[in-house]
Amino acid sequence: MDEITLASWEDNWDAWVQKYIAAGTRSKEIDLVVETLGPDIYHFPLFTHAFCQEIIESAERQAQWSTDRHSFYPTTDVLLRDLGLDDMYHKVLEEFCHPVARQHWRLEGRRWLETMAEESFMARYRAEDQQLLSIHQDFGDYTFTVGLNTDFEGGGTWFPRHQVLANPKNGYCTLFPCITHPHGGRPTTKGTRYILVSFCRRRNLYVD
Ligand SMILES: O=C(O)CCC(=O)C(=O)O
Ligand SMILES: [Fe+2]
Repeated sequence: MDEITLASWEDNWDAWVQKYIAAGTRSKEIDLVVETLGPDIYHFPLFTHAFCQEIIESAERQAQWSTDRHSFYPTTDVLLRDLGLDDMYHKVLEEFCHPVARQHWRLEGRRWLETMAEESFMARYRAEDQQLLSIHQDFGDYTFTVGLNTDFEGGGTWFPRHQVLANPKNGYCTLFPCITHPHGGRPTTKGTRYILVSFCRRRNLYVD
């Protein structure tokens, strides 16, 4: 059989999931794996070590890290689209992540089920360049962030209103709503911290 890679998800989805999606989440046992980190802040194991390692390698190999994609609170980042991994990531969000938001917040109807737009990217923090991200609001309905590594010091997603520090483990996906959950990236003081971020919003919300 051909080797399974991040990009080969369309060839054999079941084998791809077995290699890259964490146990429990893989079998869609939402109630078994989702933990509450704080008020409306949830996290669950999403990716295996292989996924985390391979996507970091892919970004470092191919990426042109940009520092000016957002005019306010820019991260040092690369769009998954520019890594050729946007469709794969959309499928992962649809299968394993949006269902968690839909279940916990009872999101029903066409707007929530059919019109979600996502902006997914990898962000990188290093003591010697972008070290932190100031407190801000994300532009969306809700956000998923995934910590990809743990070999750094400092870091984490800090929610000052709730006094919660998220993304302590790698491969874990954190979910939070946007308007009520201002947050920032705590300083990475040693090593490099990588995370995946997906801003999720209903498309054309105020258009019929
Ligand atoms: O560094 C983090 O954990 C947070 C990143 C973030 O808030 C963002 O990219 O909007
Ligand atoms: Fe953010």
